[in-house]
Amino acid sequence: MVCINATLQESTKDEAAEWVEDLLNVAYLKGIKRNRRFKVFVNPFSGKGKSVKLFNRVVKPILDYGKCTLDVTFTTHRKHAAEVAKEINLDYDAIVIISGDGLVHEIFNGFAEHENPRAAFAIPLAPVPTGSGNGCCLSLLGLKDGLDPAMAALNAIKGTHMRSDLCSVVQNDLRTISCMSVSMGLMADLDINTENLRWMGDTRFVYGFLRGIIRQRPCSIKVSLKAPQRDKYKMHETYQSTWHKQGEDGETCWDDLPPSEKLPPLKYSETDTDGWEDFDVPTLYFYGGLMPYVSQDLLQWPLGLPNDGSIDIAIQETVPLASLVSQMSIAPYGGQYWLKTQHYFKAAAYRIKTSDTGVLAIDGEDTPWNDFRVEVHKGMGAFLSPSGRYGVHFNIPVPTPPTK
Ligand SMILES: Nc1ncnc2c1ncn2[C@@H]1O[C@H](COP(=O)(O)OP(=O)(O)OP(=O)(O)O)[C@@H](O)[C@H]1O
Repeated sequence: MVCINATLQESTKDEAAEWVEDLLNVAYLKGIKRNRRFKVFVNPFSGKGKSVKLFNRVVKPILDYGKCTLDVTFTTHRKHAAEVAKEINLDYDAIVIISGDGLVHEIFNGFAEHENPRAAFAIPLAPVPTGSGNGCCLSLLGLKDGLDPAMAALNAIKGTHMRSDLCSVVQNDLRTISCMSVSMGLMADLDINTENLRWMGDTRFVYGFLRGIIRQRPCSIKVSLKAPQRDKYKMHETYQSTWHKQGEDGETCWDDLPPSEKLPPLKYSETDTDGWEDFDVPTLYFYGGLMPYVSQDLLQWPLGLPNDGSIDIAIQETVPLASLVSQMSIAPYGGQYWLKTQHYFKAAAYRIKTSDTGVLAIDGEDTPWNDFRVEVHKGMGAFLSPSGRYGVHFNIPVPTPPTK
């Protein structure tokens, strides 16, 4: 940060004001509203418990320099942010979240119960990384800046409104909004069953992964996908040709929604068969997601785009231990995408039937191990992002396609 102090003479005041205005025009992208009005949530429990300190020392001073107005809530219990989001004043320019991904999930679910969900979901979220995984921040800001609270605060001040897909997860008639991921098997276990190791930060996930691959518990599920894309080469080609267009305001699920419908209606039932395909392999984990990153160690959905109207799904087959260990070095760059034993799909919806017992997490939140279905809602939510797109461009070289 650069701070310039100068003494002005009365005769040069207008010139100085013009200079400041020119400078601000360079600093802010065209059309960006300055001096934003923020609702701010700080979760003292997130990550290693340093969010209050980071808010006071790093984030607040930057937002104050940006002459923003803040209305701050320090969360005192689980679902506190959802309770506030349910009644949120629609005048805020954005919601700044000093926490991990859990509060982002809560706020979207609070919006779903708002009396005007369409307007609530149009308010963009600007997460600041003080959680454990911080997948949202990493996806928005990229690997270099994604864990830097100062860069996230700048994004709140100057970021661009970017529509983003959300999902409905339906389990026993309960509808939950998901903004990031649905995980089952190893990847859910390493998140949920390492809660007691919060002091380790995101290293707890590495520990959980190693523990999980040694145990190699199979994930007993049956997966059905709605009209899935599954050719990795074709999907990669489409990704490369559309990457630069991501985030552009296109159609959203709200566009044709009559006012009588508060939320986008669900298109698929439990019994639909038209265009549904079963996928059956011995599974170590199932991971459906909307954003590219889970944590700095895992770019799980490298082809993830903010509003392409599809869910990215990775299914890892059970494989020998050594092969899983070697995945760890390529996972931060999404290299596992090209592995034969990691199946990758893009689909508008999927259904899971469970058997035995296991661990299921929705956006990292522990959820009962039961059958459920998921469908995507194009552009339902919004985030702020520095360039109006995700901060990652997947660029692991394409291997030579197999000859037939
Ligand atoms: N004051 C509080 N005390 C206890 N739990 C809280 C409090 N405020 C919020 N929570 C809960 O804290 C949980 C964890 O928050 P969050 O997910 O943001 O952090 P994290 O798990 O460290 O990060 P990440 O999700 O990025 O891995 C959420 O489920 C949220 O409901």
